[in-house]
Amino acid sequence: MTDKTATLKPGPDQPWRVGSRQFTSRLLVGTGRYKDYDEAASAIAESGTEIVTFAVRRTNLGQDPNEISLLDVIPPSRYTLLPNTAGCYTAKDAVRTCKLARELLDGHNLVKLEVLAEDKTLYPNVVETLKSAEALIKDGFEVMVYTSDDPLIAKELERLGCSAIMPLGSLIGSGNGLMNPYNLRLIVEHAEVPVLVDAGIGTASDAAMAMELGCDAVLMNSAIAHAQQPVLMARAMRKAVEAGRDAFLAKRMPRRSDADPSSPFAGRINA
Ligand SMILES: CC(=O)[C@@H](O)[C@H](O)COP(=O)(O)O
Repeated sequence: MTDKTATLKPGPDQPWRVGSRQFTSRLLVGTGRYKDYDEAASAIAESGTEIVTFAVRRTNLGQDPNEISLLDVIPPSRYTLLPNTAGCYTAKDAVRTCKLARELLDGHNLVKLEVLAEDKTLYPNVVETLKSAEALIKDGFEVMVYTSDDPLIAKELERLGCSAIMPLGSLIGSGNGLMNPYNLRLIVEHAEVPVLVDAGIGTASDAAMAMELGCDAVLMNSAIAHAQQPVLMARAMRKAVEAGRDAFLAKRMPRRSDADPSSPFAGRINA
């Protein structure tokens, strides 16, 4: 006898792609702000991530033999490294930083471009971001780009050839969640490359909401590193991203303004 319920069981989610690479986990994490490298390594492992980002300018990749190298903590054999340009305020600096990463990592060409406007908000400088994205793509980089939640800028970055668009949920390190879900949805609806919420995630429900909006993945650092129990929060984030993705694929019920009894009345026995 065939198991008829088998066809009703949800299959595994499809892998998603960034440029030439393919991934299963839809959670990307950073390495900053942890108590120490041990805590970072445990949280990162618990998150189930496949992609780990780090600030090239603040990380030892083996240049200083007296310090621990990130590569010993986050081995490239296990994780896809995503060098980022945190701390860069001009296109020139960002391009130079990506080239340095490529040199230190034996030709690795996947980068997270982040060109900031000023210190108080760490808001992206979109003019310098557009300029550096164009230069990096011409030079053979696959660029995942941190940007504002402006749908037109997102489309322009895609037109330039960025491999993934990463609008902010809210300010970096703020933990304020998704400040403009309507814009995020517009960006997702019009994009033909992956869209990831990057920055501002505060807790698991923020990550789930980003996935329910249809984002392909979420990138976060502070929400895990600044939690009282980072390893436990990393696990919560893994589950939230998976739950949000499943809910997006399952397609939520329509909202109604009136009530609708959840148990049908048909066949009710009147007393
Ligand atoms: C690690 C990294 O790339 C950050 O610049 C990123 O934007 C994450 O922001 P949160 O720390 O707010 O998650």
